[in-house]
Amino acid sequence: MKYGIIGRNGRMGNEIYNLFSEKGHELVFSYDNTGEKFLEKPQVLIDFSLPEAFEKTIEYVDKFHCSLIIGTTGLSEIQLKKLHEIAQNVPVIQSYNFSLGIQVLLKLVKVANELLDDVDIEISETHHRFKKDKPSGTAKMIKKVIGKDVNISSLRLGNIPGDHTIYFGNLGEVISISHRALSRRTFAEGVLKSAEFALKTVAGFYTFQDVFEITMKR
Ligand SMILES: NC(=O)C1=CN([C@@H]2O[C@H](COP(=O)(O)OP(=O)(O)OC[C@H]3O[C@@H](n4cnc5c(N)ncnc54)[C@H](OP(=O)(O)O)[C@@H]3O)[C@@H](O)[C@H]2O)C=CC1
Ligand SMILES: O=C(O)C1=N[C@H](C(=O)O)C[C@H](O)C1
Repeated sequence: MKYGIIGRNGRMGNEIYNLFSEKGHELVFSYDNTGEKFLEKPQVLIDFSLPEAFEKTIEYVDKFHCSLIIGTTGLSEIQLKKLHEIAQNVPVIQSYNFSLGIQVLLKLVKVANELLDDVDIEISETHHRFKKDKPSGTAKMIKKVIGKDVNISSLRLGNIPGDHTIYFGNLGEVISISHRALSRRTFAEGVLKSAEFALKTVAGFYTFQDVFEITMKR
């Protein structure tokens, strides 16, 4: 496929570029703080940058009339609403976590939350020192699944790609459900699955959960 990246030189931009190159896909467009590099119109645009770049991303999706895969965290309600608007014209796949394991974790959390009464629930997330937003988008996603006003603790340590743990504790026992990304490649693999999905689907708003349910689950 011919694809573009917003945030090409970032940690995720690099990881995505490396994986997509290995699979024979062609980077034809990029945009970051150094400006734009245009070779050809992309079929899919991938945004892993910061919310500050969002307006440009929307402009490019309009201009190229291409699919959008967006993993940037910390988006505002207005920005999320805008994604639903453009999804009327093109496929948009948005998620705060593109790893397969987090999809499984969300299901486990839902079960624990439904089965356990009278428990204290805490979410903990740990990320590398360079991460700009706090709490992580994934922690917010987990909180939404729990549907209660749960506390989130955030640690910023060294070079950790992304750890999330949810604790369910009562007076007799504690259950903890954890996910650890061992490298950013796991996110890039989810992005590739999403880009392949985007090429085959119709306009609409999708999450990585939709991609997981439709294409990956046995
Ligand atoms: N959904 C998921 O699965 C995951 C999401 N993320 C999210 O992805 C995003 C990027 O993470 P990461 O790669 O670690 O971050 P980096 O800081 O390494 O990279 C950010 C990239 O965005 C570019 N950028 C920043 N601001 C602007 C702007 N105003 N206009 C244009 N380009 C801009 C930077 O350009 P330049 O290099 O020129 O400064 C850089 O290329 C974050 O929001 C993070 O939370 C991360 C991992 C997984
Ligand atoms: O910034 C990161 O690195 C990550 N961000 C995402 C988030 O905020 O949840 C996903 C992942 O944990 C890595």
